[in-house]
Amino acid sequence: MCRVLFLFLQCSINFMFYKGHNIVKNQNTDLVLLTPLQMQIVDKAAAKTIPVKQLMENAGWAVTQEILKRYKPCSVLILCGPGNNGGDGYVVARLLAKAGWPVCVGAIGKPKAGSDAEYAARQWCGKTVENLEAYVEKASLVVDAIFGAGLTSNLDCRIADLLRKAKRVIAVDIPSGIDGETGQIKGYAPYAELTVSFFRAKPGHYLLPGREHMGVLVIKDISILTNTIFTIDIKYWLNEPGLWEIPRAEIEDYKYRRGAVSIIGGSQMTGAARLSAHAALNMGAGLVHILPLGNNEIYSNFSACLIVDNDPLEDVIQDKRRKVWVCGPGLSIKEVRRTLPILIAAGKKVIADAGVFQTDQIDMLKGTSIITPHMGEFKRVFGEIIEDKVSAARQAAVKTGAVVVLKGADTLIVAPDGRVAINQHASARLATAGSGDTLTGIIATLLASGMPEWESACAAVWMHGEAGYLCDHSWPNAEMLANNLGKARDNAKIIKKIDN
Ligand SMILES: NC(=O)C1=CN([C@@H]2O[C@H](COP(=O)(O)OP(=O)(O)OC[C@H]3O[C@@H](n4cnc5c(N)ncnc54)[C@H](OP(=O)(O)O)[C@@H]3O)[C@@H](O)[C@H]2O)[C@H](O)CC1
Ligand SMILES: [K+]
Repeated sequence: MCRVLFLFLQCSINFMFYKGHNIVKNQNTDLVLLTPLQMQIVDKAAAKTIPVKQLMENAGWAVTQEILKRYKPCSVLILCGPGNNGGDGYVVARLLAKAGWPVCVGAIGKPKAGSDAEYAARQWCGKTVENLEAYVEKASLVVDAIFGAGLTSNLDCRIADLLRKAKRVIAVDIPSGIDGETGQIKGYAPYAELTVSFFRAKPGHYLLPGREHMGVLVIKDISILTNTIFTIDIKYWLNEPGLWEIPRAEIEDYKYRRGAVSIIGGSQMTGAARLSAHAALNMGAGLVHILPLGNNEIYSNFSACLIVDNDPLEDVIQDKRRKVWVCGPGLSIKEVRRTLPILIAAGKKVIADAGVFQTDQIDMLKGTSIITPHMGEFKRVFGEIIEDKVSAARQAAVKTGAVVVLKGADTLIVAPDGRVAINQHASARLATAGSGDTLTGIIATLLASGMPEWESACAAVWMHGEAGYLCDHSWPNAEMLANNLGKARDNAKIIKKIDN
Protein backbone atom coordinates (compact mmCIF):
# COMPACT_ATOMS: atom_id res chain seq x y z
CA MET A 1 0.00 0.00 0.00
CA CYS A 2 2.79 2.37 1.04
CA ARG A 3 4.71 1.48 -2.12
CA VAL A 4 1.66 2.21 -4.26
CA LEU A 5 1.18 5.58 -2.51
CA PHE A 6 4.86 6.43 -2.86
CA LEU A 7 4.91 5.53 -6.54
CA PHE A 8 1.70 7.47 -7.08
CA LEU A 9 3.19 10.59 -5.47
CA GLN A 10 6.46 10.17 -7.31
CA CYS A 11 4.72 9.76 -10.64
CA SER A 12 2.40 12.71 -9.98
CA ILE A 13 5.50 14.82 -9.38
CA ASN A 14 7.07 13.45 -12.54
CA PHE A 15 3.88 14.17 -14.46
CA MET A 16 3.97 17.79 -13.27
CA PHE A 17 7.43 18.05 -14.76
CA TYR A 18 6.33 16.42 -18.01
CA LYS A 19 3.52 18.89 -18.55
CA GLY A 20 4.48 21.61 -20.92
CA HIS A 21 7.86 20.09 -21.60
CA ASN A 22 8.65 19.08 -25.11
CA ILE A 23 11.57 16.72 -24.61
CA VAL A 24 10.41 13.93 -22.31
CA LYS A 25 6.73 13.55 -23.18
CA ASN A 26 4.42 11.84 -20.74
CA GLN A 27 6.88 9.06 -20.20
CA ASN A 28 7.99 7.52 -16.98
CA THR A 29 11.35 9.08 -16.13
CA ASP A 30 12.28 5.99 -14.10
CA LEU A 31 12.64 4.16 -17.41
CA VAL A 32 14.95 6.72 -19.00
CA LEU A 33 18.42 5.44 -19.87
CA LEU A 34 21.22 7.97 -20.14
CA THR A 35 24.22 7.64 -22.41
CA PRO A 36 27.59 8.34 -20.76
CA LEU A 37 27.64 11.69 -22.55
CA GLN A 38 24.20 12.59 -21.27
CA MET A 39 25.25 11.44 -17.80
CA GLN A 40 28.11 13.93 -17.95
CA ILE A 41 25.59 16.67 -18.77
CA VAL A 42 23.45 15.56 -15.83
CA ASP A 43 26.52 15.52 -13.57
CA LYS A 44 27.38 19.05 -14.59
CA ALA A 45 23.82 20.25 -14.01
CA ALA A 46 23.68 18.45 -10.67
CA ALA A 47 27.01 19.96 -9.64
CA LYS A 48 25.37 23.40 -9.67
CA THR A 49 23.40 22.43 -6.58
CA ILE A 50 25.47 19.58 -5.07
CA PRO A 51 29.28 19.64 -5.22
CA VAL A 52 30.80 16.71 -7.16
CA LYS A 53 32.70 15.74 -4.01
CA GLN A 54 29.34 15.20 -2.32
CA LEU A 55 27.96 13.25 -5.31
CA MET A 56 31.08 11.10 -5.19
CA GLU A 57 30.63 10.56 -1.46
CA ASN A 58 26.99 9.59 -2.09
CA ALA A 59 28.04 7.23 -4.89
CA GLY A 60 30.70 5.57 -2.73
CA TRP A 61 28.24 5.32 0.16
CA ALA A 62 25.64 3.72 -2.10
CA VAL A 63 28.13 1.07 -3.28
CA THR A 64 29.27 0.42 0.29
CA GLN A 65 25.68 -0.08 1.48
CA GLU A 66 25.08 -2.66 -1.24
CA ILE A 67 28.26 -4.52 -0.30
CA LEU A 68 27.44 -4.49 3.42
CA LYS A 69 23.93 -5.71 2.67
CA ARG A 70 25.08 -8.64 0.56
CA TYR A 71 28.45 -9.84 1.86
CA LYS A 72 30.05 -10.86 5.12
CA PRO A 73 33.29 -9.04 6.04
CA CYS A 74 36.16 -10.33 3.89
CA SER A 75 39.36 -9.07 2.31
CA VAL A 76 38.65 -6.47 -0.38
CA LEU A 77 40.93 -4.97 -3.00
CA ILE A 78 39.61 -1.77 -4.53
CA LEU A 79 41.07 -0.98 -7.93
CA CYS A 80 40.83 2.78 -8.47
CA GLY A 81 41.28 4.42 -11.87
CA PRO A 82 42.37 8.02 -12.49
CA GLY A 83 38.92 9.58 -12.96
CA ASN A 84 35.78 9.98 -10.90
CA ASN A 85 35.01 6.27 -11.10
CA GLY A 86 38.28 5.80 -9.22
CA GLY A 87 37.16 8.63 -6.90
CA ASP A 88 34.05 6.63 -6.01
CA GLY A 89 36.34 3.66 -5.34
CA TYR A 90 38.44 5.62 -2.80
CA VAL A 91 35.22 6.54 -0.96
CA VAL A 92 34.16 2.87 -0.88
CA ALA A 93 37.59 1.95 0.50
CA ARG A 94 37.30 4.51 3.31
CA LEU A 95 33.72 3.55 4.24
CA LEU A 96 34.32 -0.21 4.14
CA ALA A 97 37.46 0.17 6.26
CA LYS A 98 35.45 2.29 8.69
CA ALA A 99 32.96 -0.59 8.91
CA GLY A 100 35.88 -2.78 10.03
CA TRP A 101 36.60 -4.65 6.78
CA PRO A 102 40.17 -5.50 5.72
CA VAL A 103 40.57 -3.22 2.70
CA CYS A 104 43.44 -2.23 0.47
CA VAL A 105 43.56 -0.03 -2.60
CA GLY A 106 45.32 -0.61 -5.92
CA ALA A 107 45.81 2.65 -7.79
CA ILE A 108 45.58 2.32 -11.56
CA GLY A 109 46.76 5.70 -12.75
CA LYS A 110 46.92 8.90 -10.81
CA PRO A 111 44.02 11.32 -10.41
CA LYS A 112 44.63 14.79 -11.87
CA ALA A 113 45.96 17.34 -9.39
CA GLY A 114 43.11 19.36 -7.93
CA SER A 115 40.42 16.98 -9.20
CA ASP A 116 37.58 15.62 -7.08
CA ALA A 117 39.05 12.15 -7.50
CA GLU A 118 42.35 13.38 -6.09
CA TYR A 119 40.48 14.80 -3.12
CA ALA A 120 38.82 11.40 -2.54
CA ALA A 121 42.19 9.65 -2.90
CA ARG A 122 43.72 11.93 -0.27
CA GLN A 123 40.96 10.98 2.19
CA TRP A 124 42.08 7.36 1.97
CA CYS A 125 44.51 6.72 4.80
CA GLY A 126 44.63 2.92 4.59
CA LYS A 127 46.92 0.55 2.75
CA THR A 128 47.70 1.14 -0.93
CA VAL A 129 49.43 -1.85 -2.52
CA GLU A 130 51.83 -2.04 -5.46
CA ASN A 131 52.07 -5.71 -6.33
CA LEU A 132 48.55 -5.82 -7.73
CA GLU A 133 48.83 -9.20 -9.47
CA ALA A 134 49.43 -10.96 -6.16
CA TYR A 135 46.76 -9.02 -4.28
CA VAL A 136 44.08 -9.43 -6.90
CA GLU A 137 44.38 -13.21 -6.68
CA LYS A 138 44.27 -13.21 -2.89
CA ALA A 139 41.38 -10.77 -2.37
CA SER A 140 37.99 -12.31 -1.64
CA LEU A 141 36.31 -9.39 -3.38
CA VAL A 142 37.67 -7.01 -5.99
CA VAL A 143 35.89 -3.68 -6.44
CA ASP A 144 36.30 -2.49 -10.02
CA ALA A 145 36.42 1.32 -9.84
CA ILE A 146 38.85 1.64 -12.75
CA PHE A 147 36.73 3.17 -15.50
CA GLY A 148 33.08 4.06 -15.69
CA ALA A 149 31.36 6.58 -17.90
CA GLY A 150 34.68 8.06 -19.00
CA LEU A 151 36.09 4.98 -20.81
CA THR A 152 37.38 6.19 -24.15
CA SER A 153 39.28 3.29 -25.71
CA ASN A 154 40.11 -0.40 -25.30
CA LEU A 155 41.31 -1.57 -21.90
CA ASP A 156 45.06 -1.81 -21.65
CA CYS A 157 46.27 -5.47 -21.65
CA ARG A 158 47.80 -5.10 -18.20
CA ILE A 159 44.49 -3.94 -16.72
CA ALA A 160 42.63 -6.68 -18.57
CA ASP A 161 45.04 -9.33 -17.24
CA LEU A 162 44.63 -8.00 -13.75
CA LEU A 163 40.84 -8.12 -13.90
CA ARG A 164 40.98 -11.64 -15.36
CA LYS A 165 42.63 -12.82 -12.15
CA ALA A 166 39.89 -11.45 -9.88
CA LYS A 167 37.67 -14.14 -8.38
CA ARG A 168 34.62 -12.06 -7.50
CA VAL A 169 34.09 -8.59 -8.92
CA ILE A 170 31.82 -5.76 -7.83
CA ALA A 171 31.61 -3.01 -10.41
CA VAL A 172 31.20 0.66 -9.63
CA ASP A 173 28.83 2.19 -12.19
CA ILE A 174 29.65 -0.35 -14.92
CA PRO A 175 32.31 -3.05 -15.31
CA SER A 176 35.45 -1.47 -16.79
CA GLY A 177 35.68 -2.17 -20.50
CA ILE A 178 31.94 -1.97 -21.26
CA ASP A 179 30.83 0.87 -23.49
CA GLY A 180 28.02 2.50 -21.52
CA GLU A 181 26.12 3.49 -24.66
CA THR A 182 26.38 0.39 -26.82
CA GLY A 183 27.05 -2.45 -24.37
CA GLN A 184 30.02 -3.46 -26.51
CA ILE A 185 33.23 -4.70 -24.95
CA LYS A 186 36.31 -2.62 -25.40
CA GLY A 187 39.08 -5.19 -25.32
CA TYR A 188 38.02 -6.98 -22.16
CA ALA A 189 35.48 -6.59 -19.38
CA PRO A 190 35.09 -8.59 -16.19
CA TYR A 191 31.92 -10.45 -15.28
CA ALA A 192 30.76 -8.65 -12.15
CA GLU A 193 28.46 -10.32 -9.67
CA LEU A 194 27.10 -6.97 -8.57
CA THR A 195 27.05 -3.64 -10.41
CA VAL A 196 26.00 -0.50 -8.61
CA SER A 197 25.20 2.46 -10.81
CA PHE A 198 23.78 5.85 -10.02
CA PHE A 199 20.73 7.96 -10.82
CA ARG A 200 19.74 6.23 -14.07
CA ALA A 201 20.99 3.13 -15.88
CA LYS A 202 22.81 3.45 -19.20
CA PRO A 203 21.88 1.60 -22.42
CA GLY A 204 25.07 -0.45 -22.03
CA HIS A 205 23.71 -1.94 -18.80
CA TYR A 206 20.94 -3.63 -20.79
CA LEU A 207 22.38 -4.17 -24.25
CA LEU A 208 24.20 -7.40 -25.01
CA PRO A 209 26.92 -8.41 -24.59
CA GLY A 210 27.31 -5.82 -21.79
CA ARG A 211 24.22 -7.01 -19.93
CA GLU A 212 25.82 -10.40 -19.32
CA HIS A 213 28.63 -8.70 -17.39
CA MET A 214 26.49 -6.82 -14.86
CA GLY A 215 25.52 -9.57 -12.44
CA VAL A 216 22.85 -8.05 -10.20
CA LEU A 217 22.33 -4.47 -11.36
CA VAL A 218 21.32 -1.92 -8.73
CA ILE A 219 20.62 1.71 -9.57
CA LYS A 220 21.00 4.00 -6.56
CA ASP A 221 19.73 7.47 -5.88
CA ILE A 222 22.64 9.82 -5.13
CA SER A 223 20.51 12.97 -4.69
CA ILE A 224 20.56 14.11 -8.30
CA LEU A 225 17.20 15.76 -9.00
CA THR A 226 14.93 14.11 -11.57
CA ASN A 227 14.35 17.43 -13.30
CA THR A 228 17.97 17.47 -14.55
CA ILE A 229 16.73 14.94 -17.14
CA PHE A 230 14.45 17.49 -18.73
CA THR A 231 17.30 19.46 -20.21
CA ILE A 232 18.32 16.44 -22.29
CA ASP A 233 16.98 15.04 -25.53
CA ILE A 234 16.31 11.55 -24.22
CA LYS A 235 16.56 8.79 -26.80
CA TYR A 236 16.78 5.57 -24.78
CA TRP A 237 14.27 3.89 -22.50
CA LEU A 238 13.97 0.55 -20.81
CA ASN A 239 10.89 -1.18 -22.20
CA GLU A 240 8.52 -1.65 -19.29
CA PRO A 241 4.87 -0.73 -18.62
CA GLY A 242 4.78 2.98 -17.93
CA LEU A 243 6.58 3.74 -21.17
CA TRP A 244 3.30 3.04 -22.96
CA GLU A 245 -0.32 2.66 -22.03
CA ILE A 246 -2.63 -0.01 -23.39
CA PRO A 247 -6.06 1.33 -24.29
CA ARG A 248 -8.75 0.19 -21.88
CA ALA A 249 -11.92 -1.52 -23.06
CA GLU A 250 -14.62 1.16 -23.02
CA ILE A 251 -18.34 0.53 -22.63
CA GLU A 252 -19.08 2.20 -25.98
CA ASP A 253 -16.47 0.12 -27.83
CA TYR A 254 -17.50 -1.74 -30.96
CA LYS A 255 -15.46 -4.20 -32.95
CA TYR A 256 -13.89 -1.74 -35.40
CA ARG A 257 -12.98 0.64 -32.58
CA ARG A 258 -11.34 -2.20 -30.68
CA GLY A 259 -9.48 -2.72 -33.90
CA ALA A 260 -9.57 -4.79 -37.07
CA VAL A 261 -6.50 -6.86 -37.91
CA SER A 262 -6.08 -8.25 -41.42
CA ILE A 263 -3.46 -10.84 -42.26
CA ILE A 264 -2.25 -12.05 -45.63
CA GLY A 265 -2.36 -15.85 -45.49
CA GLY A 266 0.30 -17.72 -47.48
CA SER A 267 -0.71 -20.51 -49.82
CA GLN A 268 1.97 -22.97 -48.66
CA MET A 269 3.07 -22.13 -45.11
CA THR A 270 -0.28 -21.53 -43.49
CA GLY A 271 0.72 -21.95 -39.84
CA ALA A 272 2.40 -18.55 -39.58
CA ALA A 273 -0.66 -16.48 -40.51
CA ARG A 274 -2.83 -18.66 -38.29
CA LEU A 275 -0.50 -18.07 -35.34
CA SER A 276 -0.61 -14.30 -35.94
CA ALA A 277 -4.39 -14.49 -36.07
CA HIS A 278 -4.54 -16.62 -32.91
CA ALA A 279 -2.41 -14.03 -31.08
CA ALA A 280 -4.55 -11.14 -32.36
CA LEU A 281 -7.76 -12.86 -31.25
CA ASN A 282 -6.36 -13.59 -27.79
CA MET A 283 -4.99 -10.07 -27.46
CA GLY A 284 -8.52 -8.73 -27.87
CA ALA A 285 -8.66 -7.54 -31.48
CA GLY A 286 -12.20 -6.51 -32.42
CA LEU A 287 -12.08 -8.69 -35.50
CA VAL A 288 -9.45 -10.65 -37.35
CA HIS A 289 -9.44 -11.43 -41.05
CA ILE A 290 -7.15 -13.64 -43.07
CA LEU A 291 -6.93 -13.00 -46.78
CA PRO A 292 -5.77 -16.35 -48.20
CA LEU A 293 -3.57 -16.47 -51.25
CA GLY A 294 -4.67 -20.10 -51.71
CA ASN A 295 -5.48 -23.02 -49.41
CA ASN A 296 -8.66 -21.29 -48.20
CA GLU A 297 -9.98 -24.38 -46.50
CA ILE A 298 -7.27 -24.62 -43.90
CA TYR A 299 -7.93 -21.03 -42.87
CA SER A 300 -11.72 -21.47 -42.86
CA ASN A 301 -11.44 -24.48 -40.57
CA PHE A 302 -9.05 -22.75 -38.19
CA SER A 303 -11.40 -20.87 -35.86
CA ALA A 304 -15.02 -19.79 -35.82
CA CYS A 305 -13.81 -16.37 -34.65
CA LEU A 306 -11.72 -15.79 -37.74
CA ILE A 307 -13.14 -14.20 -40.89
CA VAL A 308 -11.67 -15.54 -44.11
CA ASP A 309 -11.82 -13.17 -47.08
CA ASN A 310 -13.20 -14.48 -50.35
CA ASP A 311 -12.57 -11.37 -52.42
CA PRO A 312 -9.28 -10.36 -54.02
CA LEU A 313 -6.95 -8.01 -52.15
CA GLU A 314 -7.62 -5.15 -54.59
CA ASP A 315 -11.29 -5.19 -53.51
CA VAL A 316 -10.75 -5.86 -49.83
CA ILE A 317 -8.43 -2.88 -49.36
CA GLN A 318 -11.30 -0.56 -50.28
CA ASP A 319 -12.70 -1.18 -46.79
CA LYS A 320 -11.44 1.88 -44.92
CA ARG A 321 -12.16 0.29 -41.53
CA ARG A 322 -9.47 -2.31 -42.14
CA LYS A 323 -6.44 -0.11 -41.67
CA VAL A 324 -3.93 -2.52 -40.14
CA TRP A 325 -2.41 -5.38 -42.12
CA VAL A 326 0.14 -8.06 -41.41
CA CYS A 327 2.21 -9.03 -44.42
CA GLY A 328 5.01 -11.58 -44.43
CA PRO A 329 4.44 -14.48 -42.02
CA GLY A 330 4.45 -17.66 -44.12
CA LEU A 331 4.70 -15.79 -47.42
CA SER A 332 7.02 -16.59 -50.30
CA ILE A 333 8.86 -13.68 -51.90
CA LYS A 334 6.50 -13.96 -54.84
CA GLU A 335 3.51 -13.61 -52.53
CA VAL A 336 5.13 -10.63 -50.80
CA ARG A 337 5.72 -8.92 -54.16
CA ARG A 338 2.11 -9.58 -55.10
CA THR A 339 0.63 -8.05 -51.93
CA LEU A 340 2.94 -5.65 -50.08
CA PRO A 341 3.02 -2.89 -52.75
CA ILE A 342 -0.79 -2.93 -52.95
CA LEU A 343 -1.13 -2.50 -49.20
CA ILE A 344 1.43 0.31 -49.10
CA ALA A 345 -0.12 2.09 -52.06
CA ALA A 346 -3.53 1.89 -50.37
CA GLY A 347 -2.06 3.69 -47.33
CA LYS A 348 -2.58 0.74 -44.99
CA LYS A 349 -0.56 0.43 -41.79
CA VAL A 350 1.56 -2.60 -42.54
CA ILE A 351 3.49 -4.73 -40.09
CA ALA A 352 6.06 -6.45 -42.27
CA ASP A 353 7.66 -9.64 -41.06
CA ALA A 354 9.37 -12.89 -42.09
CA GLY A 355 8.75 -13.34 -45.85
CA VAL A 356 9.45 -9.66 -46.59
CA PHE A 357 13.08 -10.09 -45.48
CA GLN A 358 14.08 -12.54 -48.19
CA THR A 359 15.88 -9.99 -50.34
CA ASP A 360 18.15 -6.99 -49.84
CA GLN A 361 15.61 -4.63 -51.38
CA ILE A 362 15.19 -1.95 -48.77
CA ASP A 363 12.94 0.04 -51.09
CA MET A 364 10.29 -2.63 -50.84
CA LEU A 365 9.90 -1.81 -47.13
CA LYS A 366 9.46 1.93 -47.57
CA GLY A 367 5.99 2.93 -46.48
CA THR A 368 5.52 0.07 -44.04
CA SER A 369 4.70 1.05 -40.45
CA ILE A 370 6.64 -1.53 -38.45
CA ILE A 371 9.21 -4.11 -39.52
CA THR A 372 10.19 -6.98 -37.24
CA PRO A 373 13.40 -8.69 -38.39
CA HIS A 374 15.62 -10.89 -36.26
CA MET A 375 19.34 -10.31 -36.64
CA GLY A 376 19.79 -12.72 -39.58
CA GLU A 377 16.92 -11.13 -41.50
CA PHE A 378 18.14 -7.66 -40.62
CA LYS A 379 21.60 -8.35 -42.04
CA ARG A 380 20.12 -9.89 -45.18
CA VAL A 381 18.20 -6.69 -45.92
CA PHE A 382 20.43 -3.96 -44.49
CA GLY A 383 23.86 -5.57 -44.64
CA GLU A 384 26.46 -6.35 -41.98
CA ILE A 385 26.48 -4.25 -38.84
CA ILE A 386 29.41 -1.89 -39.03
CA GLU A 387 29.15 0.14 -35.84
CA ASP A 388 26.75 -1.20 -33.25
CA LYS A 389 23.26 -2.62 -33.56
CA VAL A 390 21.48 0.46 -32.20
CA SER A 391 23.09 2.69 -34.84
CA ALA A 392 22.31 0.12 -37.53
CA ALA A 393 18.67 -0.16 -36.46
CA ARG A 394 18.38 3.63 -36.36
CA GLN A 395 19.69 3.89 -39.90
CA ALA A 396 17.27 1.19 -41.03
CA ALA A 397 14.38 3.08 -39.40
CA VAL A 398 15.38 6.27 -41.21
CA LYS A 399 15.81 4.48 -44.55
CA THR A 400 12.44 2.72 -44.41
CA GLY A 401 10.49 5.28 -42.36
CA ALA A 402 9.27 2.34 -40.27
CA VAL A 403 9.64 1.44 -36.61
CA VAL A 404 12.28 -1.30 -36.49
CA VAL A 405 11.82 -4.12 -34.01
CA LEU A 406 15.19 -5.83 -34.04
CA LYS A 407 14.38 -9.11 -32.32
CA GLY A 408 16.81 -10.87 -30.01
CA ALA A 409 17.57 -11.40 -26.34
CA ASP A 410 17.78 -7.60 -26.05
CA THR A 411 15.10 -6.67 -28.59
CA LEU A 412 15.38 -3.07 -29.75
CA ILE A 413 12.38 -1.02 -30.73
CA VAL A 414 13.67 1.90 -32.78
CA ALA A 415 11.61 4.76 -34.22
CA PRO A 416 12.66 6.77 -37.30
CA ASP A 417 12.95 9.83 -35.00
CA GLY A 418 15.69 8.02 -33.07
CA ARG A 419 13.78 6.79 -30.00
CA VAL A 420 15.10 3.46 -28.77
CA ALA A 421 13.48 1.14 -26.25
CA ILE A 422 15.54 -1.79 -25.00
CA ASN A 423 13.62 -4.85 -23.90
CA GLN A 424 14.97 -7.18 -21.28
CA HIS A 425 11.58 -8.62 -20.34
CA ALA A 426 11.94 -11.94 -22.12
CA SER A 427 13.37 -15.34 -21.44
CA ALA A 428 15.61 -17.29 -23.81
CA ARG A 429 12.76 -19.80 -24.09
CA LEU A 430 10.89 -17.43 -26.42
CA ALA A 431 13.21 -18.50 -29.23
CA THR A 432 10.82 -21.01 -30.74
CA ALA A 433 9.22 -21.43 -34.16
CA GLY A 434 6.14 -19.26 -34.53
CA SER A 435 7.12 -16.96 -31.70
CA GLY A 436 7.72 -14.12 -34.18
CA ASP A 437 4.33 -14.69 -35.84
CA THR A 438 2.72 -14.35 -32.44
CA LEU A 439 4.55 -11.09 -31.81
CA THR A 440 3.35 -9.74 -35.16
CA GLY A 441 -0.25 -10.50 -34.20
CA ILE A 442 0.17 -8.68 -30.87
CA ILE A 443 1.67 -5.61 -32.53
CA ALA A 444 -1.12 -5.55 -35.12
CA THR A 445 -3.79 -5.68 -32.42
CA LEU A 446 -2.32 -2.79 -30.48
CA LEU A 447 -1.77 -0.72 -33.60
CA ALA A 448 -5.36 -1.39 -34.70
CA SER A 449 -6.62 -0.29 -31.28
CA GLY A 450 -5.18 3.16 -31.89
CA MET A 451 -1.78 3.07 -30.20
CA PRO A 452 1.01 4.83 -32.11
CA GLU A 453 3.56 2.67 -33.95
CA TRP A 454 6.51 2.81 -31.56
CA GLU A 455 4.35 2.39 -28.46
CA SER A 456 2.45 -0.54 -30.05
CA ALA A 457 5.69 -2.29 -30.84
CA CYS A 458 7.14 -1.64 -27.37
CA ALA A 459 4.03 -2.85 -25.55
CA ALA A 460 3.76 -5.91 -27.79
CA VAL A 461 7.38 -6.92 -27.19
CA TRP A 462 6.88 -6.63 -23.43
CA MET A 463 3.63 -8.62 -23.49
CA HIS A 464 5.20 -11.28 -25.66
CA GLY A 465 7.90 -11.62 -23.00
CA GLU A 466 5.31 -11.64 -20.23
CA ALA A 467 3.34 -14.37 -22.01
CA GLY A 468 6.56 -16.41 -22.07
CA TYR A 469 7.14 -15.87 -18.35
CA LEU A 470 3.55 -16.97 -17.69
CA CYS A 471 4.45 -20.37 -19.13
CA ASP A 472 6.39 -20.83 -15.87
CA HIS A 473 8.89 -23.61 -16.19
CA SER A 474 7.64 -25.21 -19.35
CA TRP A 475 9.09 -24.48 -22.78
CA PRO A 476 6.55 -22.21 -24.40
CA ASN A 477 5.43 -22.88 -27.94
CA ALA A 478 3.78 -20.16 -29.99
CA GLU A 479 0.26 -21.40 -29.19
CA MET A 480 0.95 -21.36 -25.46
CA LEU A 481 2.29 -17.82 -25.78
CA ALA A 482 -0.87 -16.71 -27.55
CA ASN A 483 -3.02 -18.42 -24.91
CA ASN A 484 -1.34 -16.37 -22.18
CA LEU A 485 -1.85 -13.01 -23.85
CA GLY A 486 -5.06 -12.04 -22.03
CA LYS A 487 -3.28 -12.46 -18.69
CA ALA A 488 -0.14 -10.74 -20.01
CA ARG A 489 -2.28 -7.78 -21.04
CA ASP A 490 -3.89 -7.64 -17.58
CA ASN A 491 -0.47 -7.74 -15.95
CA ALA A 492 0.75 -4.84 -18.07
CA LYS A 493 -2.22 -2.83 -16.84
CA ILE A 494 -1.68 -3.72 -13.18
CA ILE A 495 1.92 -2.58 -13.32
CA LYS A 496 0.90 0.49 -15.28
CA LYS A 497 -1.65 1.40 -12.59
CA ILE A 498 1.06 1.42 -9.96
CA ASP A 499 3.47 3.42 -12.10
CA ASN A 500 1.05 6.14 -13.13
N1 LIG B 1 26.11 11.22 -11.38
C1 LIG B 1 26.89 10.22 -11.37
O1 LIG B 1 26.53 9.18 -11.87
C2 LIG B 1 28.20 10.35 -10.79
C3 LIG B 1 29.19 9.51 -11.20
N2 LIG B 1 30.41 9.53 -10.73
C4 LIG B 1 31.37 8.58 -11.20
O2 LIG B 1 32.12 9.22 -12.18
C5 LIG B 1 32.38 8.32 -13.23
C6 LIG B 1 32.74 9.05 -14.47
O3 LIG B 1 33.89 9.76 -14.19
P1 LIG B 1 34.92 10.27 -15.32
O4 LIG B 1 36.02 10.92 -14.62
O5 LIG B 1 34.15 11.05 -16.28
O6 LIG B 1 35.36 8.96 -16.06
P2 LIG B 1 36.15 7.65 -15.60
O7 LIG B 1 36.46 7.67 -14.18
O8 LIG B 1 35.38 6.49 -16.09
O9 LIG B 1 37.48 7.67 -16.47
C7 LIG B 1 38.12 8.83 -16.89
C8 LIG B 1 39.61 8.67 -16.82
O10 LIG B 1 40.02 7.47 -17.36
C9 LIG B 1 40.92 7.68 -18.46
N3 LIG B 1 40.64 6.66 -19.47
C10 LIG B 1 39.52 6.45 -20.13
N4 LIG B 1 39.60 5.36 -20.90
C11 LIG B 1 40.84 4.86 -20.72
C12 LIG B 1 41.53 3.73 -21.25
N5 LIG B 1 40.96 2.87 -22.10
N6 LIG B 1 42.80 3.50 -20.84
C13 LIG B 1 43.41 4.34 -19.98
N7 LIG B 1 42.80 5.44 -19.45
C14 LIG B 1 41.54 5.69 -19.82
C15 LIG B 1 40.64 9.07 -18.91
O11 LIG B 1 41.79 9.55 -19.53
P3 LIG B 1 41.68 10.64 -20.71
O12 LIG B 1 43.08 10.80 -21.19
O13 LIG B 1 40.76 10.07 -21.74
O14 LIG B 1 41.10 11.87 -20.10
C16 LIG B 1 40.32 9.76 -17.58
O15 LIG B 1 41.50 10.06 -16.90
C17 LIG B 1 31.14 7.50 -13.30
O16 LIG B 1 31.37 6.30 -13.96
C18 LIG B 1 30.81 7.33 -11.82
O17 LIG B 1 31.47 6.20 -11.30
C19 LIG B 1 30.83 10.59 -9.80
O18 LIG B 1 31.54 10.10 -8.77
C20 LIG B 1 29.67 11.29 -9.12
C21 LIG B 1 28.45 11.43 -9.80
K1 LIG C 1 33.96 0.41 -13.10
